[in-house]
Amino acid sequence: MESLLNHSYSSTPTEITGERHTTGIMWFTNDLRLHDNATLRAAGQQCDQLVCVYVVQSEPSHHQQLARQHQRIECGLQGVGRNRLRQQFEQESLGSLSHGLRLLGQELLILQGAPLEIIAQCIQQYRATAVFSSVNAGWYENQTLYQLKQHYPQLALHRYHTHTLFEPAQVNLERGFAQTFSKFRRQMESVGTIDAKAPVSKLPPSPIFDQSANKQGKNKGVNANYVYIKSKEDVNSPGLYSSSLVSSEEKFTGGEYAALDHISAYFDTKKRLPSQYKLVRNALDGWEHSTKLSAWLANGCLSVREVVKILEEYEGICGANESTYWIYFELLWREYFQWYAHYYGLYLYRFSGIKKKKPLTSFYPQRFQQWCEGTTPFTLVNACMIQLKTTGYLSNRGRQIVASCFVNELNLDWRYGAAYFEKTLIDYDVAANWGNWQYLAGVGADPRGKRHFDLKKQTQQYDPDGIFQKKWATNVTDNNLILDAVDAADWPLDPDSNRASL
Ligand SMILES: Cc1cc2nc3c(=O)[nH]c(=O)nc-3n(C[C@H](O)[C@H](O)[C@H](O)COP(=O)(O)OP(=O)(O)OC[C@H]3O[C@@H](n4cnc5c(N)ncnc54)[C@H](O)[C@@H]3O)c2cc1C
Repeated sequence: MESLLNHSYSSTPTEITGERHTTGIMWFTNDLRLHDNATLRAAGQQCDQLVCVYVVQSEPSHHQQLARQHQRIECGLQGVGRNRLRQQFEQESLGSLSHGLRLLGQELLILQGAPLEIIAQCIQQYRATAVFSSVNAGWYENQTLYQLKQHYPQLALHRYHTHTLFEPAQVNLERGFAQTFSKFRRQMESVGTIDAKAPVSKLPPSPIFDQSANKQGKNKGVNANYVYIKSKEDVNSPGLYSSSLVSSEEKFTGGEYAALDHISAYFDTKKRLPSQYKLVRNALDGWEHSTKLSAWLANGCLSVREVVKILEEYEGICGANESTYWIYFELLWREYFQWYAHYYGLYLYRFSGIKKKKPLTSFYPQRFQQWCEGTTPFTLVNACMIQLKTTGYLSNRGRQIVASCFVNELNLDWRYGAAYFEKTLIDYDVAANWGNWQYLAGVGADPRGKRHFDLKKQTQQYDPDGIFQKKWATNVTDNNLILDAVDAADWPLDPDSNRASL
């Protein structure tokens, strides 16, 4: 395990200094909020002028590009790096952030392109001497910052842990990382969490927009493919779910405002949903059966420290029980995978995982396509995959079921499943996604090795009356589809000709 230590936590340094800068850049990434945002607070305190920037990724992620190059997949991974629902959530989140910043006299520059080029361009154009950015567990995100530092050795990089409950000193990765979640949980339960901080209420002005020019639409934006969202109201979003299967209240609207609205609704002391969480959290469907906080947490519209603060306030009024504890327990799972990603670095994405043990799975384009489209021989899996495609969300139970089917029944290379989730989940989080997939595929942190969910038992337990399956997979019934289409001589057939023959 020694060699793994070389990457990992050293890739995410936190620099906290009190130095002043004439112009700094606040590069928003996974921290699209004003509340409990240590990075934005420091940027505001240390700069005379501040350029607030967000870079929209227009290209497929590195993982998806690789997956396509290697296997020439023309099915589930086609199109841009994130699907329409993810893009919409991101856009709503940016509209909300933009609105919040405007109230403080700031402006958000939203630029599209390669992050390294865009941030480098901003540094040059505004003669910035510092970049403020929250720590991200993703390998490529960190590489961008290191490359910037190489290009501009004088540049001050200020990074803060805004995505986690704990600080590096509390987790102390220098001493190693807990091999199992249980060990990590026991270790961290005795450590106090950091208090969530109040929203930023004051920021220095932006050098980009002077108010009069702004009114006439003459802003001096950087010379890049320029996307500017004016305010929350300007984002004309019809709501995330287009499906008639989902009621209008049950939707993930991006942004800090929506996140705070949702959390106060879930922790409403009259409804008492958190007090029943553990009893219902495994349900396959149902808006109120789990917290539904993941999309806001993943995009940083909501601080996990704020969630714990609200949870503790709720317990203070309604009393703590096993269910309220279990919400914290699940947040510790999230925490575990965040530090796991910091610690293991590139091994998060490797086929043989952190166990360095290659699974006996491979890649079968037709099976992969069937899984993505929800046309496998397994109705429960199909229902889950159609729900995912339609809404951008899948329950934790559903994710475990489809991931287990992916590696066990379909014998597919887990990384393609993770890449498809990356494209499709509106709550996509690099650490939670790749860490959970490794766990399910038997190359991650599961001390028991690979998990295999018995699909029949899962159906009996979680959808005995078939309500979930009828709702999401109406036209498909068990065993009316075959896995691999072959001709009489056992040659693989084109998936489309297979479907036509059904
Ligand atoms: C194969 C697979 C891939 C996944 N990919 C993601 C992902 O990209 N992003 C993501 O946020 N979660 C991921 N999860 C974890 C989990 O399924 C979701 O966090 C959860 O379903 C979100 O719904 P919720 O907010 O109602 O969760 P709740 O049950 O209400 O849990 C509360 C919070 O705890 C955290 N959490 C719960 N379970 C886990 C877990 N197993 N791992 C990490 N954090 C957890 C989430 O932040 C969640 O919002 C994945 C799980 C699996 C099995």
